[in-house]
Amino acid sequence: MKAVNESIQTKEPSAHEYIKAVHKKVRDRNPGEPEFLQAAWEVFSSLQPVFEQHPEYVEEGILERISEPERFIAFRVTWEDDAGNVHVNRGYRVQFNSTLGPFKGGLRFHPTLTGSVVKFLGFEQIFKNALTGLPIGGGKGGADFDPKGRSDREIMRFCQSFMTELSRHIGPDIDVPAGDIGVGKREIGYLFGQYKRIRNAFEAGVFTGKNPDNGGSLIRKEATGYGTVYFVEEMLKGEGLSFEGSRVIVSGSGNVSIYAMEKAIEFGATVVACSDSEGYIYDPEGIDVNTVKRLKEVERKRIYHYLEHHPKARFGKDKSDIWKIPCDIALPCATQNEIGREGAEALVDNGVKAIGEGANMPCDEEAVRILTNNHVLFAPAKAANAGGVAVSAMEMSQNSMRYSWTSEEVDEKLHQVMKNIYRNCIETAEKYGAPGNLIAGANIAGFKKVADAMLEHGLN
Ligand SMILES: NC(=O)C1=CN([C@@H]2O[C@H](COP(=O)(O)OP(=O)(O)OC[C@H]3O[C@@H](n4cnc5c(N)ncnc54)[C@H](O)[C@@H]3O)[C@@H](O)[C@H]2O)C=CC1
Ligand SMILES: O=C(O)CCC(=O)C(=O)O
Repeated sequence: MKAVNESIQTKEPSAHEYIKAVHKKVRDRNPGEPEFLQAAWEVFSSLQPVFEQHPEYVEEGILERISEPERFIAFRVTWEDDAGNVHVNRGYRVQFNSTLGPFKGGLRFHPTLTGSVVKFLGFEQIFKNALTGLPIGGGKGGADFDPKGRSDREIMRFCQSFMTELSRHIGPDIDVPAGDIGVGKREIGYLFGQYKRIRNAFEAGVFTGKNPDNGGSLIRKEATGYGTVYFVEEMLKGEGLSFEGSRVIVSGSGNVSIYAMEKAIEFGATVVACSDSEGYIYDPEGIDVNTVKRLKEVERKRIYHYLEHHPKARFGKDKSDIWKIPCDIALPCATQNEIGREGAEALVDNGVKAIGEGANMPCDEEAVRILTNNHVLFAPAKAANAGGVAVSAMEMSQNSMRYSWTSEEVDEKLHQVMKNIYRNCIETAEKYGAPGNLIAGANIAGFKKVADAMLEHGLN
């Protein structure tokens, strides 16, 4: 096995040594980026059997190339609030890998967004998008803008300023953004409107997650949450279990959480708790998802207002205490690293049987170790939450055809994609010596699909 890069060209490094050497280079090149390094190691640590069987990946420097973005854009976003004050935020777009298709991935508006977070999300997106089997590369972006408490006009002005720069870098065959935390159909409408104005062209395919009345796909809003439940249902079936009759906890109460709750309830589960960034609610009779939908999607209120409609429910201020509530299935659907050691131990002590990651990287490294060492079934994010981007790719197809599929058609395709991803992960894990390990299966299957296409494209 011969590594191309001089700095790691030892005599004949083992696959393990090779991976460690590349990871060291990635660490040295990206100091102060803990989230990106965490996501990179999570993938790298699954790949030893792949490099043992495919020395050509080493020779062609695939691992080094895949962990360096093709392009990383950071830019100033200046905007004015309703009182006439000037604000400056930082916008980002990481165009990580376009081997399989145009860069594709959401935009996040959140005050904690950094270059490291954007890169971790963009890196994950490469492999997730590959797992969908659809022709999309990996990207991600956003801004450290806090939309909380801002008026519609302020949101509009921010989106217009953000898009004035971003529009130079995107296009239906170049890079196709969508939503993520803090970016829903309102923001996408403003962003798309500004893009159309700047380009003087109605390029519907430049964005996904649009309002269905305005070129969006039916079921895109529901797709990530529904898809997570479809994937977890497959995983449970493999062990003779199901959602039917189970107690479920879903963190968050945004786009992914709401539709994960809705589908879990439809599959016969009782969802007993959900949360937002200010606390969690526990309703032993089962969360009424329609109340959550109204509070969050229409009234834009905090989750504790749920108690005004359901007085038997309880509110807890510490959102991480949600993991201390006994449940059979936990679906972390809020944000990265929301389950650490304490949360994982509480879940295990209370007999949790399965975890489905609806959010990106919601379990930190220690939590994953604790859960998997205790034989908890584990559906990793890049497989379990791929339904959203899969329906985004279907939105791109519908926009190209200037046609719309019905909700039933899209939902059926989504369900099939999630079943295919599960089967691919299980078969790949088996083939590479890690039977039943969906983390290894997802990492290897996603990586191999991109690596094989990179070999065909030559060095670039
Ligand atoms: N929207 C999509 O299609 C996809 C989203 N994701 C991931 O899913 C996660 C959630 O995204 P969305 O639902 O789109 O965002 P959203 O903005 O609609 O909702 C996020 C929710 O999480 C809550 N939250 C934030 N931090 C929290 C914390 N520490 N504890 C509890 N709640 C917290 C917020 O209050 C909000 O209710 C993110 O990790 C995102 O990257 C993954 C795949 C696709
Ligand atoms: O639909 C998309 O393009 C992006 C979805 C996304 O951001 C994600 O999968 O994390």
